[in-house]
Amino acid sequence: MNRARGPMGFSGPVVKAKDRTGTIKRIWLYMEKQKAQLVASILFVIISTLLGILGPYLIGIIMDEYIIPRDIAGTIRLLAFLALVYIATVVFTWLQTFMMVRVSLQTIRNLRQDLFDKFQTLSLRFFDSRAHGDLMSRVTNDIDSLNNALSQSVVQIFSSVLMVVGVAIAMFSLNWLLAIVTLLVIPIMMLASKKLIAYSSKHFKKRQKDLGELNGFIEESISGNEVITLFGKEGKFDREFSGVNERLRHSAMAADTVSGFLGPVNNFINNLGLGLVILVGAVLTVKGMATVGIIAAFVTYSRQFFRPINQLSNLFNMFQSAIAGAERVFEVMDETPDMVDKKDAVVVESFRGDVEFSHVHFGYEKGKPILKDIHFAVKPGQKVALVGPTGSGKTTIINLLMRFYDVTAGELKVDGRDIRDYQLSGLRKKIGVVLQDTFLFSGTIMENIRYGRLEATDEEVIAAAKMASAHQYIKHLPDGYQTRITSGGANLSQGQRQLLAIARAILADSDILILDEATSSIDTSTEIEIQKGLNRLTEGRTSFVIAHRLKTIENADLILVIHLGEIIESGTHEELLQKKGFYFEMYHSQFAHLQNVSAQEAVES
Ligand SMILES: Nc1ncnc2c1ncn2[C@@H]1O[C@H](COP(=O)(O)OP(=O)(O)OP(=O)(O)O)[C@@H](O)[C@H]1O
Repeated sequence: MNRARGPMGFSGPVVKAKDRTGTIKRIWLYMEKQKAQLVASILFVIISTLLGILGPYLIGIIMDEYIIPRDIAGTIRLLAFLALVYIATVVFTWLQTFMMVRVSLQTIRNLRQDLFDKFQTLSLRFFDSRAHGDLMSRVTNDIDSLNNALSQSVVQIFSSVLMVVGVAIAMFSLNWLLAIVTLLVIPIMMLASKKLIAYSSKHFKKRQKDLGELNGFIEESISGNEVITLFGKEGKFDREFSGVNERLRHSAMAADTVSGFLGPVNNFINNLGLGLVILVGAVLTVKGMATVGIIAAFVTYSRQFFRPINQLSNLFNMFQSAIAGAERVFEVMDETPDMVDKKDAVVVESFRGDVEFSHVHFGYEKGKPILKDIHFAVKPGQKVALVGPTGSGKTTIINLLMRFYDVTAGELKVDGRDIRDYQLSGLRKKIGVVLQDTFLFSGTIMENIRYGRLEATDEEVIAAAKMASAHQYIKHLPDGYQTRITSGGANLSQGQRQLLAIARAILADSDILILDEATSSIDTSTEIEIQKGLNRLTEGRTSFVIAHRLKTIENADLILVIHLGEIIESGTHEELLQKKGFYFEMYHSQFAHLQNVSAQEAVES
């Protein structure tokens, strides 16, 4: 049993590795779908192999029966026929390759699609525990190496076996003694290959693993580029990268050195075999037990015989690395999504907007509770504000409501039902989110707003932008709604991005809304616009606001003060001020800060 390691030593769930046969069987399940093309390809392989065997046979006949008796016309006739045979071999070999590349590319397309679909079903918990570059490497490198193996190896392995059997039959029918001499070399060759393959396999695994790590590192340093530059950590990153890079060089070198050794060793044995055949052939001819034609045929046959055997070991080598890759792909495919719809999951039409957290406990990791006994209820249309120091658990509460994670204990109900009873996709569709740093996809502004509801018309998109107060600035962009967004929205300001997110949410027309208020300072006029947009958006809908500036939530129906994962105070703004507790302190410290800022501004002006 060939047990694969956990992915790069990351602390994800340890997945049982597939054994080699199991992995091959699963690849076969994918290839099976292209049965007709596979059969055609096999047919072409058989034809081209048979033609390949016929060639040397003809050479022997031409020698013994036409060249030696000096039958020139007959020689020319047969040589022309031989040429035809070789041309046909080329055509059928090409056909077989063409067919197999088609089968392979289709197989790989399906596999890649399944893997990507799988990614969509996996929860944030899964992605939390894996380096993204490692996952990307599974969709790209691992699948690529499988593609190489399938498009080349499968047919070649088949044709090699066929060639070996066919040539053996031809050799025995020509001269059994010479055939036995030729075959004697095989065991030595097999043994050498087997040893080298066993040795190379572990190097290939290591190379694949190091490549995944390198990708993970590159991914992280590109997405974290801003922070790296900001803290002047280029040098540190560079040093770490050169370590990872060097490890990959080392393991790739080891893998390639070992695999590069296979060819020359086999060639050497091959030539040794050839010399032996010629030597024995010459002795037999002198004794009248063979002919020159037979030796000529055998020289070609022995090459044709050894080449596939040589190839077989190389092909298996390639397979080693492909299977190691495929194993890593299937490993992801076998992840059981920890969030699956129940069999009788309730289809969500719309929500009234009743939300109830009933003694909810939650932790991202076992034994590390984050939320403790969260208990509150919200009526339809109410606005709830979550406030509290950083890291207190506000976002975590929202993550549970979006069902990115499931509660550890307690219950979370929407419209009186446990949210685990609803169809996940429907649930998320009916909950809209406006984050302070919205992810924008590459595409136009129009497309990005339409992401809220794909079937919306241009007019509806523009109407939503108007409601969100985004229309004003979009209108003034050089290409208006057709302005392209570059790298996640870098060409827009944070305020502009948030206005787009509001427009998107208006278009989505969700029943429950989650708003993550911007922390960074946005100019006053944009902020007023955002506030206007948000007010229109939240009208009549249950909404949750993660608030950083308490000024903006004075009108909330319920304010929850979260501290260290617990609700320590709750009520309206007035009620909480009267309590003179945590909220009161927070409010006054922010208020004092604001007064200081405005006093300073007054002095400066
Ligand atoms: N994916 C995660 N895996 C493990 N721990 C996490 C994860 N996300 C958050 N935490 C931890 O959970 C705790 C609460 O985090 P949370 O993001 O809910 O805080 P928050 O109140 O929203 O903070 P902020 O105001 O800074 O956004 C923190 O201690 C944080 O370290």
